Amino acid sequence: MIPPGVPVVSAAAMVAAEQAVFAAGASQIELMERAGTAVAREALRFANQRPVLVLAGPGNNGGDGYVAARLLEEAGLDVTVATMGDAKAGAAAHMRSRWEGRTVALEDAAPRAFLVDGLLGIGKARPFTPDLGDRLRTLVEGAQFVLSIDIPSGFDTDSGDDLGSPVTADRTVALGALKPVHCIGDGLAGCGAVMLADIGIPVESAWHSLARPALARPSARANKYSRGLVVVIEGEMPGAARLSACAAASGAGYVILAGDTASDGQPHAIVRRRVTTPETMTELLDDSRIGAVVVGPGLGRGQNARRMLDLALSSSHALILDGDALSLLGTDAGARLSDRRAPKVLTPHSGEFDRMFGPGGGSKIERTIAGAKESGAHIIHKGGDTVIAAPSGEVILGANGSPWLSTAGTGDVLAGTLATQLAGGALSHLEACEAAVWLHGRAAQLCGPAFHADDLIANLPRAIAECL
Ligand SMILES: NC(=O)C1=CN([C@@H]2O[C@H](COP(=O)(O)OP(=O)(O)OC[C@H]3O[C@@H](n4cnc5c(N)ncnc54)[C@H](O)[C@@H]3O)[C@@H](O)[C@H]2O)[C@@H](O)CC1
Ligand SMILES: Nc1ncnc2c1ncn2[C@@H]1O[C@H](COP(=O)(O)OP(=O)(O)O)[C@@H](O)[C@H]1O
Ligand SMILES: [K+]
Repeated sequence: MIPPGVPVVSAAAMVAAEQAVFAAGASQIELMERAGTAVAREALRFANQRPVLVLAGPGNNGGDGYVAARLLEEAGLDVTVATMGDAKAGAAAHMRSRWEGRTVALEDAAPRAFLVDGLLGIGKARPFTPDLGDRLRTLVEGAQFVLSIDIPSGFDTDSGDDLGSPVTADRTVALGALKPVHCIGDGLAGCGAVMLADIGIPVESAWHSLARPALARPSARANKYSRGLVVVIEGEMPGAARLSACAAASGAGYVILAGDTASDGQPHAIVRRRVTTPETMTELLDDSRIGAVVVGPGLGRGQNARRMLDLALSSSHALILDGDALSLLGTDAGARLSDRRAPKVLTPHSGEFDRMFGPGGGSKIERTIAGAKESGAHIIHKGGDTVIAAPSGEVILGANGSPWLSTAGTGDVLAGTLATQLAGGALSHLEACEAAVWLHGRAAQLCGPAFHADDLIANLPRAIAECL
């Protein structure tokens, strides 16, 4: 759980934003006092008079920890500080000198019920030595509540990778701005619930956390075409395309399901078109009213699937490429798509993404941006830590869904949901991607536990209602 619609910055960008504030005359000590105050305020909400152990590392994260320890003791709590290394010079050393309470070395610390983790922040973290790691594990396991300062110690800020840290926070106070670790990778589980503390550092970023979209009601003059005509191409596994079509029918004015098996079935509102040959496909796509075409869910990977994909790619319609379409494109995706001028959105899970753009090359955010630039497509790189990237480098981070989404067919539902938002024409491509991911995640929350993809579709109208 992360705050919606706020900037997300890399460690380097956060340091640069801090430097700009210092250059404008702010004092490092004052900033650290504000950071520690925000942490103490959050700790007081949850500590409930329990004994507190503050872990204070050698850098500024530890400095924030010393401030929080002082303020918590002043508030009447029983506080011990466990130190790791000597505080470096500057504000952190100053804050350490102002702490006069009980202090022990981390190696000698005993568990206490409320743990404040100020060991390591966004400075370059190294893995803990085995001895420190073991001690830390004992302290974390012995605590009833763990509150991390800025980020969980021992995680990489930019990739979200856990560097072997035993810290799993219940709650993390992000200082000044969200960082990638709050949104992607192991950080998603390691941070617990994230709250953002404004400590007076202005940040701007092309990266933001996912927010609820503002959707418009149909106008009084709306008709089925003005609300968006969506075409979904059926293939070897027709259930997948039907899921996409049914999802699209929540909101689109007109949905056509085109394929071989297409004659009847529920819901009757979806128009079936028999499309089995290149000629019938060409005829179908020769309709300027089409707002978006979904190709890939259950398409298959044989000759016919390849032909249908080629025809869709050579059309001038906005395309949503999912599932088998992504596998068929494979390593040619970048080259083939960058030549296509009409809009395209790719919705890969991590296996499909790796097949197209390779498995290496930085964090999930950096890799998704690189894929978007290479292909000229918007990309929704799915998973619990969904990353949406535009070719411009703009990024939306974080899914609001639930791990119960990890069931077959939910991706097909996302593709159909996205088609509706694109075909409606009211949103930019990035906004349409964000709206689709939000609606899909919200529908999952409304489903609760143990649902299947059809249940998700049934909850889309309720999710949409929250955005009007
Ligand atoms: N610059 C500022 O004034 C502000 C910074 N803030 C805090 O400062 C933090 C960043 O501070 P720093 O840049 O000092 O970075 P850290 O506090 O992350 O500390 C990095 C230091 O820890 C050492 N270290 C890394 N891994 C280690 C390991 N496994 N064992 C032992 N030592 C290890 C490094 O060598 C380095 O000296 C932020 O996360 C935030 O908590 C806040 O106080 C807001 C204001
Ligand atoms: N652990 C998880 N937490 C949250 N969302 C998840 C998780 N696992 C998968 N999802 C979401 O579920 C959907 C699964 O899509 P996909 O893998 O394409 O499935 P399928 O092809 O069977 O429809 C995606 O929207 C993805 O982001
Ligand atoms: K920390």
